[in-house]
Amino acid sequence: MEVVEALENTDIKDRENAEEYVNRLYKLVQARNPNEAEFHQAVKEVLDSLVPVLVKNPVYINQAVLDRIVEPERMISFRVPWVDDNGTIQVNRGFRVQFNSAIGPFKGGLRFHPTVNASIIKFLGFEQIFKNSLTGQPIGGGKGGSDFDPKGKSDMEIMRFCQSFMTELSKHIGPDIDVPAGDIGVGAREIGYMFGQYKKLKGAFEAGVLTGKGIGYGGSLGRKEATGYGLVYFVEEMLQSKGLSFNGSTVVVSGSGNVSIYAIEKAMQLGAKVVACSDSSGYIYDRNGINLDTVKRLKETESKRIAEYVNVHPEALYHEGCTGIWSIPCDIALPSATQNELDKIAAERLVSNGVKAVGEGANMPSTQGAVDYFMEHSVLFGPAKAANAGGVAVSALEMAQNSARVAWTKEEVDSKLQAIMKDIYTKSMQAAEEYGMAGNFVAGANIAGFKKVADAMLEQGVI
Ligand SMILES: NC(=O)C1=CN([C@@H]2O[C@H](COP(=O)(O)OP(=O)(O)OC[C@H]3O[C@@H](n4cnc5c(N)ncnc54)[C@H](O)[C@@H]3O)[C@@H](O)[C@H]2O)C=CC1
Ligand SMILES: O=C(O)CCC(=O)C(=O)O
Repeated sequence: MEVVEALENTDIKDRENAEEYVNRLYKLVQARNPNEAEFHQAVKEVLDSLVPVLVKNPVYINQAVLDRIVEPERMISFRVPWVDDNGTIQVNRGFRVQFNSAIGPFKGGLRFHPTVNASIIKFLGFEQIFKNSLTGQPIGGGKGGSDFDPKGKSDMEIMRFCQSFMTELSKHIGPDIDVPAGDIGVGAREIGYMFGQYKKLKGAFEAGVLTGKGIGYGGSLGRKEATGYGLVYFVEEMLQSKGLSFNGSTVVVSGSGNVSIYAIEKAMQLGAKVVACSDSSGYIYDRNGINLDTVKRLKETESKRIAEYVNVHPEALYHEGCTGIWSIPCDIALPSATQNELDKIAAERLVSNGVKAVGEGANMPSTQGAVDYFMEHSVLFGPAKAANAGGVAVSALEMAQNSARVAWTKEEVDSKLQAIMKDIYTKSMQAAEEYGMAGNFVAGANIAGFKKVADAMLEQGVI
């Protein structure tokens, strides 16, 4: 009997077993998390790319590593009551998912946006596990946020909301437990209000409890720029492997928030012409290259719509709607706004216009159909987990500076960021090659990110 089993134990059989296991697990995730389409999408991509790893390492199946990794260690949801400027009581819902702490305290941003729900928070938290692992820094995966809409709120309303949000969240976080940061709708202002409230509640200055802080009270130089700069560093690595470069190329960047602005800045510094960016209402197209100072003033200082850009630069065009931006001819596309903003139709347009590289600044901005289409057409494709990991990587550097009570220069932080992005590129490339998928950075990033976490979980026993 043992001999027969051994004979049957061919590669094909192992692959079938692994595929069957992954399919069964995916169905379980769907059943356990009904109506959470974004979470299902993120899990499916990771599970599918791990099949060859499971074939080579059945211990991950035997020890139920994946069964454990798709289930958050903890997920909290809580009431956030606050009083608006008219004296009316408003109630929002807050979330924090503490997904995996195998390699360090939970780490990941907070998103304030009306679309936030359990599915969005879980997809983001799940991806954060692998992204954070790829950075090489000692950080686990987490994410949080609220369905609060900051748009149109006064500064005092934002402050009262942040204070109420932190009043509950403070019970669950700490420098060695869980370290939140910013994401959509959460920047230095919101982090400041939350840090102030945490400090008041704890009666202690625990600098490492949040990252993305103001420079004057424990923030790191270079954190604001890190996600966008890191994205460009990663894409430049991909381009150089094919003898290409940002220099002299035409670039389209969606969004005009934190990630987009600093991706545009670095792309321009490397000699690219960035011709378009957007917000949730529409996009601008400036064929001679957009003026970043105007975008920064409109978005960072005045919180205005991107549509106003054409009032300052009448030669530029403004179009309503978000998807049209992908019809603009470009060499490099950097989707940096939100999830599923770039679908297969958009991918077809980009490819027919000759796009050479796509780097995901946002989390999961490309639908699976779009990703498959880029791969089939040999477009260099940098997935979010690898390409936008520079932000959380510098957050980990902020934690390191806070622990050591030191402050590095902007140049020191930037050179560490460049080294980290190069390392992520190399790790992802090598993992893809090792498992027979050379050039597939989606699989490579998932595999390299997974293995470090999975091995730590094995070493720590069934917890
Ligand atoms: N801030 C960070 O360090 C990191 C952010 N990310 C991801 O990058 C993306 C952008 O985040 P941030 O720049 O921090 O947020 P942000 O709040 O600074 O900016 C978001 C931008 O996207 C625009 N936007 C929202 N929905 C849109 C749509 N449907 N079409 C076009 N534009 C739209 C908004 O108008 C805004 O300009 C998110 O997916 C976030 O999860 C990823 C890694 C780190
Ligand atoms: O810096 C952080 O911890 C947050 C980064 C983040 O949320 C992300 O990588 O998506």
